[in-house]
Amino acid sequence: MVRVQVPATTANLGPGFDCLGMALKFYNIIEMAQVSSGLSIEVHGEGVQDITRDESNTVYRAAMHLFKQVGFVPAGLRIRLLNNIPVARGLGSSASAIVGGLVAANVLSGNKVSPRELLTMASQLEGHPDNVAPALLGGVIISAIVEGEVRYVKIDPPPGLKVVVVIPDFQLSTRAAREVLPQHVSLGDAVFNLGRAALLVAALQQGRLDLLATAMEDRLHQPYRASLVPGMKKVLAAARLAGARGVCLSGAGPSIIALADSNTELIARVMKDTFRESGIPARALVLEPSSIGARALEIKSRIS
Ligand SMILES: Nc1ncnc2c1ncn2[C@@H]1O[C@H](COP(=O)(O)OP(=O)(O)O)[C@@H](O)[C@H]1O
Ligand SMILES: N[C@@H](CCOP(=O)(O)O)C(=O)O
Repeated sequence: MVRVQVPATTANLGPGFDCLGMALKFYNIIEMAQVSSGLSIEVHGEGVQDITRDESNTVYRAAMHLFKQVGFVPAGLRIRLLNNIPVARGLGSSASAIVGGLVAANVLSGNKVSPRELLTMASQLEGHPDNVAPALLGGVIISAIVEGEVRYVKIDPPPGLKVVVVIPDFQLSTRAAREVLPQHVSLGDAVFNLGRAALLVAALQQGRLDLLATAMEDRLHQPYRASLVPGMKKVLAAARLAGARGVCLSGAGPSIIALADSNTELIARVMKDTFRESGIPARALVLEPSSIGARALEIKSRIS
């Protein structure tokens, strides 16, 4: 049996659409064992109502993808999912399922796939690398697809940086939140995001928290997604006023994050209250970046 711990992730960080993401100290656990026959999937915690327990399950599909690549045919599989990451809230639940499934399957089939190949496989299954890279490797990851492979650099966010995450009480699938995006953007908007994404990476590397307010601005996806997240603009503004260093939509939304080094409880309360004023109940978590990505623990025993 193998037990894999995978962190939640917050992608884009504002301007880094599909290329920036950060791992958070907030985890899902995926347990997988080879059994004599059949498939059984147990789901605990988040997603009990939503996550399928048959061959369409994302963890199972990722695992079978890897098994096929290495020519391993499991007799049967038992999967147990212990979920903390809320589903379809912009905190990388699908990335955690894909990475967890791949890493667990790799251990069960003799670790034939390198971390680099795992990353490319995960990115292909997810469709973009920004969540799966920090889910697998931890830290803040800058990634790009180059000739079908993921190239990346990992940086550690500044010490003491906190991530206030406010999670509205409704789901927004990444697919739906991508459908509202335009296929073409203006040169002006592209240049706006390029400058900010570059500033953001430098600011995180050099601990320049004073730059985050500007460096986390975006014109490529957030303006289009605002209509899907009632209160989004007000929550972003309220978090800034309460002392956040930088604010943005988390992934495709609907969660919103604020990066801060103080006043985190106040920022969380103000963001939640502002969502509530727009008719959206929300909960808040104050998290830290995780420098560690997916971790596997193999437990050698027979399961009947
Ligand atoms: N723990 C999990 N186990 C299996 N599948 C999961 C899990 N969490 C999420 N998923 C799958 O991912 C989908 C949500 O993905 P997505 O819309 O990208 O949202 P998110 O922003 O949370 O990644 C779910 O509908 C489900 O199919
Ligand atoms: N770059 C993607 C990130 C999606 O992240 P998720 O956590 O919402 O799955 C996007 O913005 O669509």
